[in-house]
Amino acid sequence: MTERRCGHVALVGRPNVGKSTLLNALVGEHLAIVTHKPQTTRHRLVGVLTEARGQIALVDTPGLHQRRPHGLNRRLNRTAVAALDSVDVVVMVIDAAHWTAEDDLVADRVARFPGPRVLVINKIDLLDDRSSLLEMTARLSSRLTPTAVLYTTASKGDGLGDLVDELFACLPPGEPFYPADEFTDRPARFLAAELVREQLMLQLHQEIPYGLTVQVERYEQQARRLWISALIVVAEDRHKGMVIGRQGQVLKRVGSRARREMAELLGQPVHLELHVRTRAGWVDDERALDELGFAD
Ligand SMILES: Nc1nc2c(ncn2[C@@H]2O[C@H](COP(=O)(O)OP(=O)(O)OP(=O)(O)O)[C@@H](O)[C@H]2O)c(=O)[nH]1
Repeated sequence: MTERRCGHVALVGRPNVGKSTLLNALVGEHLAIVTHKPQTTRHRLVGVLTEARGQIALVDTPGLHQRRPHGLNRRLNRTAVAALDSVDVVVMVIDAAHWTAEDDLVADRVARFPGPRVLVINKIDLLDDRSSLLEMTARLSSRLTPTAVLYTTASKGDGLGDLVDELFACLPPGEPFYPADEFTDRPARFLAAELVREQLMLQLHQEIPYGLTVQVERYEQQARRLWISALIVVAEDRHKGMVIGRQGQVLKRVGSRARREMAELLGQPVHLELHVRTRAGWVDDERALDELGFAD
């Protein structure tokens, strides 16, 4: 039998390039939450892909960004950079249609990574004219010296087979880190909280989603269903009403959609209760950040 290849692969990139979409498509599960809003991902999350030829542990990271340096944003950047210390391979993901100063920031970090570097040019479907890809590929190849450049449309699953082949080729021989039937390192209650946050981000506008976090307070396996109670924490009192909505409409919609997603992911019926509480200024309060699970 040929030797198995196993290891960790970090997906890095500025916010909104499609890292979480890529991770979900590769693993085949809705693990990482995806919205059209930048800075959706806040936590390091591992998605596991196991095949006969080995195991790829994909590490999704918050997008590296240059936004206002409050406590939460500083921690998001630190989490993204720290992920590079403990992986075998780095994949830099970019958006084929938009290059920004934040991509430069990421490229500088990736160029310093000592192991194999892979470049993924995502959102190929957004390009009318693909001739720009040649110039982009040449420029980034000399800057990052990647082992390969792959072109993907993660939202449609295009180009992923070649990416998986390349990742296996880059990984060292070894034994799997995770059991074959495990697809993430995160507990189900973390995934449940994230699914509530995903719906809140999709339903709410402007700045409110960035001041929100969700904690699961009760997670109980009952005979025929899971009983989950989650707390939505807002940073300002005036946001509470917006989260709840007129006659509770927003919260009801968030709850029923999140509940459906949870039932699908966790493979059983779910009873979901949601509560909203204000914790003023938590995004810039180091103690609150610790308590709310934003460890460095
Ligand atoms: N057109 C198109 N849209 C995509 C593609 N991949 C991802 N998207 C969309 O891009 C948006 C951002 O995707 P995410 O996967 O959340 O991006 P991310 O890089 O994880 O973002 P952060 O969490 O902000 O770091 C979502 O609306 C996705 O549906 C793609 O290949 N083509």
